[in-house]
Amino acid sequence: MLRLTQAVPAAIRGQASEGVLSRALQQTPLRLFYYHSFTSHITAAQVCLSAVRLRSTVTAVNEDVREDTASTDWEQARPYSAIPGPTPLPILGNAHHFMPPFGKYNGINLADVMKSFNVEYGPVAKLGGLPGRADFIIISEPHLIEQVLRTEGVWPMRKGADSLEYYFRNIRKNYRVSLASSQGQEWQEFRTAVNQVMMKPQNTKQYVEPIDRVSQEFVDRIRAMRDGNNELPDQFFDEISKWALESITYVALDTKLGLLRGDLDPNSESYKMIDAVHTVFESMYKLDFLPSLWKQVSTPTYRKFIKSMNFFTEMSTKYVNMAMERLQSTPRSELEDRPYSVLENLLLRTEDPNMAVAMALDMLLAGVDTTGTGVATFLYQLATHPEQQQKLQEELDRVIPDINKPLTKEQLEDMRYLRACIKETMRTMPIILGNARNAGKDLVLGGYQIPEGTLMMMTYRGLFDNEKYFPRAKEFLPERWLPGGEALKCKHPFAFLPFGFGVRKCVGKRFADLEMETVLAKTFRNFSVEWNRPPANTTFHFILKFLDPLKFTVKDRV
Ligand code: HEM
Repeated sequence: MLRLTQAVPAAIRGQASEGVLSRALQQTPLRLFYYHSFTSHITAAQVCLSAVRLRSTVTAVNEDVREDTASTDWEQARPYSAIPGPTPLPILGNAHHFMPPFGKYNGINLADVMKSFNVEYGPVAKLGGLPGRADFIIISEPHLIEQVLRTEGVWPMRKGADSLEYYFRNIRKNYRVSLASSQGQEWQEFRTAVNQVMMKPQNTKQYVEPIDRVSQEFVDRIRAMRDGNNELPDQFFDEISKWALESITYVALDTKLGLLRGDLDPNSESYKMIDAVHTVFESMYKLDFLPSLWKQVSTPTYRKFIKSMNFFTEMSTKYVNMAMERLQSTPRSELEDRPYSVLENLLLRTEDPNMAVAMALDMLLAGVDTTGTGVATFLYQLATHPEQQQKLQEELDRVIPDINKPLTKEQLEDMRYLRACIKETMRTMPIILGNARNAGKDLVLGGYQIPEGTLMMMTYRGLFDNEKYFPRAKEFLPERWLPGGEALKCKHPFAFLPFGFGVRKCVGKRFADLEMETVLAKTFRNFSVEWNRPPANTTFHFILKFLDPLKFTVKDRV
């Protein structure tokens, strides 16, 4: 249930129903009515309640008109069963397509599977008949993606990560289901609390200095790791992952793991965390996308997944408890002198350590391979586009006259070309394939009936290199994201949504931006980066993966 302080802002955003507001008012303890801050909330709540009632009446009239049109569309649309896709065999369903040695999609990268569905079956295609798995409807046109996202309702549903949800609901029953895997009102309560902590610019600001420190360690590590030809070692991606994990652990758990120290013991707890991040991601791809019997029998991948999740949960609980103890033992006067960290803010706001643990797990799972791969793709794109690299360095030389000083927020804000390069990298080498939603209501999509709750994968794979949406699509042109680049700009707002859309969009975007901008600015201010090898091969599981070692040649600039 929403508290009054959460229900009022939600009502102002049009996301709290009359029932939610009334319940929040009724549940507010009588004693709070006498506090000044609460009196204003209560007055606001009563005003909102009247507005919500009025809005419901107007909406009901409009809905009646819309319902009539919608039901005609629905009746005229082709049935769900007619959506094209591979025809399932009896018993085997469509699983054989993914099986070695002859399965059509065996070993194929997920991006190509999505694209081939688009080419073979059209912009609305069905992949059904996978054992133990609901159908996926694969959608690949921006106007259809827009339709899905604009009808997602106040509690957008994104199911599909069954393994994660299963873990929280069955293995860790005494913990909360994490933000990314919760739905409905449970999701909204969690998200409202987290938004107030993670989406506020002043809460990110305090991390500029520590994130700069971690990024400096990364730059020092690059300098120390190069061989005599200035080439980085085969395991360079591990170092990027360490940077990503070190940064996000500082935000999620108020902890420095010291991962970028050259002498780190490979058997240490910190080292094992990197392994666990990769294992969870890889297992989720196998458990939640590929055909798997984990819901019927305990498969080796399932066991690996559970082991890594247990390790994460234990680590997160340990650090959250330490933060609780620190908060309790620090004198109030001292606490008032400094801003609260993200973790402290979550603990103080929710008074629920389980919520802080669940959020920390989400941040570790969603915030390592994403930013890490984002940095790797950026290094690769700039290394293979020397003209753009030079332009970036001109900006960095102007904004950062002294490389020995920590970066400031003002300097970061001044790096417009850097941000344009990040966006262009995300377009030309997207790290995720798209997004997912369960239909918020019965929909007619591309002429087909899609019943409420159906899982839809919105894939961007065929959009980013499509001239229809991006002029000169095959070229790497950061200018398209800058004033003056109008002729090159994206032609449809739903063709490029790397952080998602609406109230359920990525909650870590501010931190992802801060981390990536800082480390990339420092790296390219210090070094010129070259790629002197054949084009690197990549594949897609849930996320882009480099198949070749990231052997960049890195030369000092200063
Ligand atoms: C380059 C980096 C990143 C990219 C491209 C990215 C992208 C996304 C996308 C596309 C979504 C789904 C949004 C939607 O459904 O509309 C998402 C959700 C999410 N992201 Fe990120 N993300 C990144 C980094 C991060 C970081 C650093 C964190 C943690 C601090 C994070 C935490 C989350 C969480 C918790 C959700 C689930 C939100 C919810 O369900 O309410 N992400 N992200």
